[in-house]
Amino acid sequence: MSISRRTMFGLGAAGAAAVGAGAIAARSLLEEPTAAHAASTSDPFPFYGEHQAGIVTPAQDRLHFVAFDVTTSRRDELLELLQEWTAAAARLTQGKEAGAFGAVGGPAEGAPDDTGEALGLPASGLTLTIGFGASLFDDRFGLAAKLPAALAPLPKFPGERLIPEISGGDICVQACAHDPQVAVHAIRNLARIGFGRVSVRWSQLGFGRTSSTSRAQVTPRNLMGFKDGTNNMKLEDAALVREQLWASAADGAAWMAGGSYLVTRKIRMTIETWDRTSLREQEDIFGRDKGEGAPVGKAREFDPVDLAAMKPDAHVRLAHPSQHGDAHLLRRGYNFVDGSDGLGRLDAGLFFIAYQRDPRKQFVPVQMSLARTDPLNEYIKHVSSGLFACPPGVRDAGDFWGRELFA
Ligand SMILES: C=CC1=C(C)c2cc3[nH]c(cc4nc(cc5[nH]c(cc1n2)c(C)c5CCC(=O)O)C(CCC(=O)O)=C4C)c(C)c3C=C
Ligand SMILES: [Fe+2]
Repeated sequence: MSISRRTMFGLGAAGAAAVGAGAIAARSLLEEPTAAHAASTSDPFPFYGEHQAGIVTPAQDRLHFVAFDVTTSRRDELLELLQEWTAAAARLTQGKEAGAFGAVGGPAEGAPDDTGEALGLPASGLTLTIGFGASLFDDRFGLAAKLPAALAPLPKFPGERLIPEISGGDICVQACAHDPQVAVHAIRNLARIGFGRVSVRWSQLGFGRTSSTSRAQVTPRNLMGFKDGTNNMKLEDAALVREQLWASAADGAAWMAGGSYLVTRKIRMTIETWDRTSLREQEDIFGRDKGEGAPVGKAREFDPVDLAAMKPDAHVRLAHPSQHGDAHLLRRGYNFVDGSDGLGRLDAGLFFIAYQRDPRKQFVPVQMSLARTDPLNEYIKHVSSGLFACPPGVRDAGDFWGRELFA
């Protein structure tokens, strides 16, 4: 029997309690579907696997991203938290409640082990992806010797205006889902479980994926109105994914084999200025046309780019792998609108997310080139930055997030 939040709710509180925590806990979570593509936007993606879900997984439509500071300095408490989080994540991603009792199945005298706002909602393609920031490798937890060289601090890029309070963090969790309530519920419950051991440093909501990570997906549009993600690394690019996405033991940090490095950048857009810019200038800036998304001089979106045909400083030309020793990124960003700024402007932009094998060879050179010469800079400002080592996947119910790091 498979009990989702939906069917669990259907049983009612008494029925749920009757099924019992023990029975639910004993049931193997491996019974869940294992297809790489969920059949519908309600379905779950598998939690267990060689790599974490939420990286090559076809990008879902909604994001809740959170960065935590660890507030305990006890290694055993951190380890325990990672185990508790993994168990909750295995349940949540399969459309179950965070704990075995759930929002209404436990004793009335205690706080419920699920907050309840996702009762009745399906898994909605939820993925939860964890990453560890360089600050976790300081002297608190005895991890200094395990700091991967690829977690070296990003250089200062020209023009960036980073706000420390919404940058960095010891641990991040990326929640992606097709339903925002499901993504928010997952992060909220992880924060609840972490009480007394972690505190939320910053978080970001996103809507409208700005990349495709599978050829089966239609290319979405960013808030500047352009198709975004056309030339992204896609899960079908097996050789590229192997070479440029997943870290290997030979890279230096053995515990990261099968993992990937995550760069986040909150990029504010002055969209009111952009909206008064001519169509020709907008298209020149990106090097693609706005309607079809075709590269300059070509007719169709997926026609190969002709770099010589576009302006020397076109965004696509500056960022193209051929300009950076064939460096690719797996982009997975989201639009954001955080209300308005009190000056009559929307506080809007792109929450840029990119996974890669080594940011020093991939994100850094690309961003340095963009920061120096991209005319898009007139309309954007980087205000937050994060760099995290995302460990390999959780293999089975006996495994947990970060086991290799603490081994
Ligand atoms: C450092 C990496 C990048 C940042 C930061 C970045 C910001 C950014 N990009 C857009 C919109 C588009 N980007 C497009 C292509 C593209 N962008 C990057 C890298 C960064 N972009 C790469 C590697 C590429 C692919 C280049 C190629 O191989 O052709 C496009 C075109 C469509 C596409 O291929 O995705 C758009 C549009 C915005 C709005 C933005 C900051 C706000
Ligand atoms: Fe870009």
